[in-house]
Amino acid sequence: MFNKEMLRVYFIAGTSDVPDGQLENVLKSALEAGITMYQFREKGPHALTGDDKEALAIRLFSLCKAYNVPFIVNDDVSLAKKIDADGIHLGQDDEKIENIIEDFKGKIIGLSVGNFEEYDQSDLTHVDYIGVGPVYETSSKSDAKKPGGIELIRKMRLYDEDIPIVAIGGITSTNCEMIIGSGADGISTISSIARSKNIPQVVTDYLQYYK
Ligand SMILES: Cc1ncc(COP(=O)(O)OP(=O)(O)O)c(N)n1
Ligand SMILES: Cc1ncsc1CCOP(=O)(O)O
Ligand SMILES: [Mg+2]
Repeated sequence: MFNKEMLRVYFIAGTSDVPDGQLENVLKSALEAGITMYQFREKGPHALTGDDKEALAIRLFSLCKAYNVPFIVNDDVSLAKKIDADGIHLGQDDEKIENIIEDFKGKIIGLSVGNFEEYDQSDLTHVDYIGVGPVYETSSKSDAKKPGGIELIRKMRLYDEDIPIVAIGGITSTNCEMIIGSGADGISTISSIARSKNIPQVVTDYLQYYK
């Protein structure tokens, strides 16, 4: 089911990342423009919980289905299972991959890897891709670690020549070319799309680097 082209323009967003009440509109516009994967990351001051979160996830999932774009749930293993999402993204401090693989057979599994120590201590057997970052400073994650810069991507690609890598953190359509040139298979972004006044343009700008 997974292929690394899905990582090309990987949009991540939840309620708190977009202007008030705009998440469905923003996602629709991003899908229309050609994003290749979406992650539902419901965190921060306006985050929904419980039934409201589930109802929103179901609406966003059906939007993604209409565009044939994989819908990935961030952190929330039980929600991903309940709605039969296309996959789950977990970080180093989240549920361990070994505990979820049984329930996510045939699904997409992503893992965050921020440095080589984390890479070394991760069992990547069942992991489809790694999210590597933050590459640059980000205002979208309050507990983000120190940015590793473009060197983090370049060295991670040399460290593992095969694993699909999606870069994350402070990515824009201006620095994307360098990131892809350093060996990432794609970029993941919150603010450059979620806060854009011209989503079609931003997504088109990203996609041009893969031609
Ligand atoms: C594609 C991608 N890469 C990295 C992350 C970060 O995951 P994590 O470190 O678990 O932090 P939170 O996003 O859960 O705050 C990601 N979400 N997606
Ligand atoms: C979730 C996450 N993990 C590392 S940086 C980050 C936030 C990325 O957001 P932005 O694309 O706005 O910098
Ligand atoms: Mg997490």
